[in-house]
Amino acid sequence: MIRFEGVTKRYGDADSGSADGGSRAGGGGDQGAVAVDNLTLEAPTGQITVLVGPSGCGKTTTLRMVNRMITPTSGTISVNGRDTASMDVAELRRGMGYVIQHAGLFPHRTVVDNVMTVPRLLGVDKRQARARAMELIERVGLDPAMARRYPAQLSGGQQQRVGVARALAADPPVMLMDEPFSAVDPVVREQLQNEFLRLQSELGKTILFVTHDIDEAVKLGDQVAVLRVGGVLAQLAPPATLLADPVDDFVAGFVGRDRGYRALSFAAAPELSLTDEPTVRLGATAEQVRAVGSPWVLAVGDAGEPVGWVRAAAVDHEVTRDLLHRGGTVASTSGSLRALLDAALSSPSGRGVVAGDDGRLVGTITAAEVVPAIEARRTATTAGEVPEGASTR
Ligand SMILES: Nc1ncnc2c1ncn2[C@@H]1O[C@H](COP(=O)(O)OP(=O)(O)OP(=O)(O)O)[C@@H](O)[C@H]1O
Repeated sequence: MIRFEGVTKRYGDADSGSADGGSRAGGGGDQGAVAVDNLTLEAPTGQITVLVGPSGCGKTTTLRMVNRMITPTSGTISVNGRDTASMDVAELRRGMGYVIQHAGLFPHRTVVDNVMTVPRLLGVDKRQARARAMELIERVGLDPAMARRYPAQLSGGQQQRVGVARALAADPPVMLMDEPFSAVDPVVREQLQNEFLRLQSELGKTILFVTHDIDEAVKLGDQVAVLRVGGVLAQLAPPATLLADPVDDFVAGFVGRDRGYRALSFAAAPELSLTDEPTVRLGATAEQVRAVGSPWVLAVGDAGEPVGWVRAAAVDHEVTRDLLHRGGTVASTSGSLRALLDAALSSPSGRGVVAGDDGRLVGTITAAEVVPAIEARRTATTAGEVPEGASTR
């Protein structure tokens, strides 16, 4: 567990101890400005704690005080009960992986050499360090063939994966991550986030994660700390609580307008009775499609997996992939209420497709059938019957 106890950072102090000196925007000019104000916070072991807030609210400063790149003006930060101020800095940092935006890779070292850096510094034998590095490269979802490339020969998303692999190489119990996925496009960012969650479910690190993106915070965090400018903690809560019950106007404004809808992500889909949906296989004839007797017909693949809706009137000969309607989402029986509603709303037939965990079609559901479940949940939540923060992640 990482614990901040009354931690304040005021830049411009004689002992500011900032590793990056005054190089940041406003550095040197902000004499005496409070960047973090009396912060008390616990980041539990094995969980992801996200620090989120507007630009300049002290997120990076908070993170860098943990590995002592920045020295707090007052207060204490402890890791598993040990005051970090009394620890040897090298020892402290050995236990902490650090990932930053743009990955911060060494440009003249290959990918595998980048990942091996810390274990080699720690004296791990070269062959062993290389084997471990290759394992991590695969684990973060990179093709092993990329190990011999240089960072400049990788995409931004691939570089970020290398950055994560490098931070994990010494198997540190703690990971400090400063906007690690911000520099890539939204599609790649989502892939990185999903891989990161998968990795964390295997590794169970204690993670402090900085982002300015509330959607990322809510998706990744077991708990989310919202900071306001001046480095004051506005609210610390699990994502579902943050969305359902922001403490004040600042947090409400920061988490955004569609929070009621987004909160449904954290509500597990209840067991609703689904409608049996008649289907056709890819390759079915126009007659078979019309025999279903519905303007929109659901097509399935060989394993019974839904592949898309087809407009019956558009099938002249047979159902081919290019006739399938794009854009409908598929909900999972073990997914969230939001996914169910979204499947219904995005379906051209108005019938949301629901598949089991094995990917096979289970049935369909309309938005009108999902809404009572949402209503029931709201009533139960108001009555205090649903545990807050129930997550379907
Ligand atoms: N070295 C420095 N010297 C003086 N002031 C600094 C220094 N570094 C940061 N600050 C100031 O401290 C405040 C908090 O900065 P910090 O970088 O921690 O915020 P942040 O929330 O990470 O911002 P962003 O999201 O824009 O990266 C800001 O007002 C910033 O200008």
